[in-house]
Amino acid sequence: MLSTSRLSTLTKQSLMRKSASFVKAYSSSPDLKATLESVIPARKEAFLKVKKELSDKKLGDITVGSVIGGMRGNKSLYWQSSVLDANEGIRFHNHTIAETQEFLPKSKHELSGKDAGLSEFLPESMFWYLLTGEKPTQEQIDNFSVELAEKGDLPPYILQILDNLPATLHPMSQLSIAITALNHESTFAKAYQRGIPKSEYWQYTFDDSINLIAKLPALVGKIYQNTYHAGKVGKGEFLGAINKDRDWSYNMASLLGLNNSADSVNINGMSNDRSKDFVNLIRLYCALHGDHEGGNVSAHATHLVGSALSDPYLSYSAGIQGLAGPLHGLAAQEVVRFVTTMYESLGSPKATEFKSSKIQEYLWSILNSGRVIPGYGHAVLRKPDPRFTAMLKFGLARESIAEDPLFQLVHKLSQVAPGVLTEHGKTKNPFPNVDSGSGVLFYHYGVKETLFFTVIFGASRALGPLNQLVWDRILGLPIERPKSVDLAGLMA
Ligand SMILES: CC(=O)SCCNC(=O)CCNC(=O)[C@H](O)C(C)(C)COP(=O)(O)OP(=O)(O)OC[C@H]1O[C@@H](n2cnc3c(N)ncnc32)[C@H](O)[C@@H]1OP(=O)(O)O
Ligand SMILES: O=C([O-])CC(=O)C(=O)O
Repeated sequence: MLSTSRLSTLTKQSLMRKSASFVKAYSSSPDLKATLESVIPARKEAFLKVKKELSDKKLGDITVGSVIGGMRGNKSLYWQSSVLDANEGIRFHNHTIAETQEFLPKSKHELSGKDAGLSEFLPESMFWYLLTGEKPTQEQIDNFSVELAEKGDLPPYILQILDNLPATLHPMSQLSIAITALNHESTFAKAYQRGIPKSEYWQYTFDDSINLIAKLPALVGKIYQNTYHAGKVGKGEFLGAINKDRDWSYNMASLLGLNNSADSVNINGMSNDRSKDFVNLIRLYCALHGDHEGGNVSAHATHLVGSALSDPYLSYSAGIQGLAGPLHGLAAQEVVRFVTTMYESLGSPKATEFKSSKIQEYLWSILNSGRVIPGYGHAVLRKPDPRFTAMLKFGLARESIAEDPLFQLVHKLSQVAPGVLTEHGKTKNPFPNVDSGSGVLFYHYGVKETLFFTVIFGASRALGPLNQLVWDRILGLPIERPKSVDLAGLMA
């Protein structure tokens, strides 16, 4: 049960934080915009050289098969921050997941002591790195986390819009509506109307992108509260407050009401250790899911809409709408529904009693009914997704998760399903993708509302597409307009 005194203390703290002027840890190290500015000349020069000298070179042939087959294999998009290798998985500026986990800054609150070992790298570190290609210092990230927290509050009209949506509206639709409406804040849209030179576009695109990323924890928290916990706190209120001395993921956990601290209602009564682990799950999940080169639906949609000079809010809300499809980000929700239903249908056994033959039988029943196995297959990858492996490792490193039967079923499934899918013979990649293991981890920490999982994916995915959108404007990339072909054209 929530104590009223806890709630009123939280509300007071929230108000206090809003009115107090937070003392920034000022430093001599350049901030993100200055760092970006310093790397622009060299990268722009290299880009212009490629444009001038290599524009006529061929990168491959476009086949009829790819025109009618989802453009598979066409190298036709420019994306700077990450490249996906079919066998190895994603690399961020040529570094693997494990490498970035190692060198990107973590929370300043968990650099030493017993929490240090399990502390994960921060999504804001990943964004800095994606955007600049430079490894930020701890001090730069500490300051950047403060900047995001300071810009994190939602304007009253967004609260009003969200409060007026039916709680039955899918959380992803709520997120895309809120992000679209935030375009009311767009400095880019206003500057464009005023009339600015093209060389200045990126500055406003950058400012809007930072502002949008900063507001995502509050959007995620507000949608969670309105949709599932409306009775817990009053209309217009939150399940937690933004703490300006804490990182983006910590604040997201607080605003979800899932943090054992004075900053949050702690709706599930999590212990201190469990709550710290949950914050680390958000950090890992969001840093890992941020960027997956340019061709995935959410990244490509953001890039496409942005190419018409739609502002970052409009562009990313298009990305969110693509992420909400079951073949893309919504698979995170579908996997949990799938795994929980399978678990029940197997008779809710203990993990030691899982029988491969029963799991195989279940998988065949899905395949034979013409459905896909969610969380398996990929348009580019041909090996198990290293992001899935990293999430699995997170779970296996924590006793309470490692012993959770649903988590164990996900683990077991990753060993059994590839054989079944191979025998089925359709999918080009029978291995688990990123969505295979993430939802069940959130489920473990008490986020059991399956329709909600992709909203957290939506907060994370902002990092890659928005970083590229800033570069699209720096480099002056044109409106995207491929040529389409009709059947007669294909036959000819
Ligand atoms: C964050 C992400 O977006 S990760 C992906 C999340 N999506 C999922 O997990 C949903 C399940 N997976 C899929 O539907 C697919 O594997 C996709 C959408 C990810 C990739 O699609 P494609 O590139 O078209 O895959 P592929 O070329 O292997 O498809 C060939 C056939 O195998 C089928 N297939 C692919 N994956 C699966 C699967 N998991 N279960 C059953 N059948 C599958 C396809 O539906 C297709 O059938 P069809 O010929 O009857 O149309
Ligand atoms: O790359 C893709 O097409 C899908 C994917 O895994 C992602 O967007 O994270």
